[in-house]
Amino acid sequence: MLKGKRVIVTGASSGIGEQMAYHLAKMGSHILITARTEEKLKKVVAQCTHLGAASAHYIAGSMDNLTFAKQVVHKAENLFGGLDMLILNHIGHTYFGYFDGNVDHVRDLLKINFLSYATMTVAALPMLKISNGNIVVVSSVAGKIGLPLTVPYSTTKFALDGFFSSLRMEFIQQKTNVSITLCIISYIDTDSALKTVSGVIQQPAAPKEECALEIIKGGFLRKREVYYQYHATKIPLLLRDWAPEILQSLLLMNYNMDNFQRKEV
Ligand SMILES: NC(=O)C1=CN([C@@H]2O[C@H](COP(=O)(O)OP(=O)(O)OC[C@H]3O[C@@H](n4cnc5c(N)ncnc54)[C@H](OP(=O)(O)O)[C@@H]3O)[C@@H](O)[C@H]2O)C=CC1
Ligand SMILES: C[C@H](CCC(=O)NCC(=O)O)[C@H]1CC[C@H]2[C@@H]3C(=O)C[C@@H]4C[C@H](O)CC[C@]4(C)[C@H]3CC[C@]12C
Repeated sequence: MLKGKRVIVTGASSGIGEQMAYHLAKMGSHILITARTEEKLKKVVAQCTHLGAASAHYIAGSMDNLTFAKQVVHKAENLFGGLDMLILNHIGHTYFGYFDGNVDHVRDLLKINFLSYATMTVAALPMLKISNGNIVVVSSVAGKIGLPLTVPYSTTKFALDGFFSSLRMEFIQQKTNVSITLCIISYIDTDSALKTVSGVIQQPAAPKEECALEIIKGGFLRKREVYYQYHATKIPLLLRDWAPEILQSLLLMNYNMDNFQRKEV
């Protein structure tokens, strides 16, 4: 479905982003991936080429630098002459633990997890308007429902909902034919998530390969929101506004605090 399409995937050196790059490669897309670790990006690009990407490139850098965020989009413009899909997926390092009062960390994480998303969107919009393209934003259940142990992270994911849901409405009013897909994702079996929460979170982790494909499909089909896995995201969301106390109790039962130790993610 994305043969020949020109796609940027951020946070693609590992986890869900890496799997999205492989799916896109198998579909025959032109891919530009980014993250900080050049060695990992080189390996992902080599694998994408092997899997059949129309072309595969990388640019290494950190999204705490908003100039770099713009450079990624300009690199895609230079390489491909346009852009069809912008997949915003990276997250900066944080901790899985009780809020420690460090508001500076919240601000720094907002820059990586939110402001760089807004910056890349603004830079890519002229190209996406020409291609009637797609913006895909990877969020979390923690970006729709307040969960314990992820205060800074959750803050940044809620900000994405505010920005992109509002922008989507403006696109409709302005007849801007660029879709915005917000992806509400539950617990996925990426190395970083398993290392961080296993033992504490009771529910099983869903497969990253399938998650990655659902995100791409949702973006291509111009869905407003993607829910993966459906039962672990949509049902809590239905309860959120109608039975918040029941939801709260159900969610807290999911946490085994006997095994809890603060971890850096
Ligand atoms: N796994 C899960 O359970 C869930 C994940 N999600 C969402 O899915 C997305 C992917 O998560 P997941 O695959 O688990 O995460 P990973 O930790 O596997 O991947 C994160 C990616 O972001 C990159 N990254 C980290 N810091 C920076 C930075 N400062 N600048 C640029 N890139 C950076 C990493 O590469 P490098 O270190 O080389 O920079 C890596 O490529 C995220 O948006 C997350 O919120 C949502 C719900 C659940
Ligand atoms: C355990 C959370 C989901 C709880 C839930 O709503 N269950 C519904 C049900 O059982 O019906 C996980 C949802 C989101 C996860 C977090 C996340 O968004 C990614 C983080 C990034 C990093 O890779 C480490 C792990 C995360 C903090 C991760 C932890 C588990 C969730 C909170």
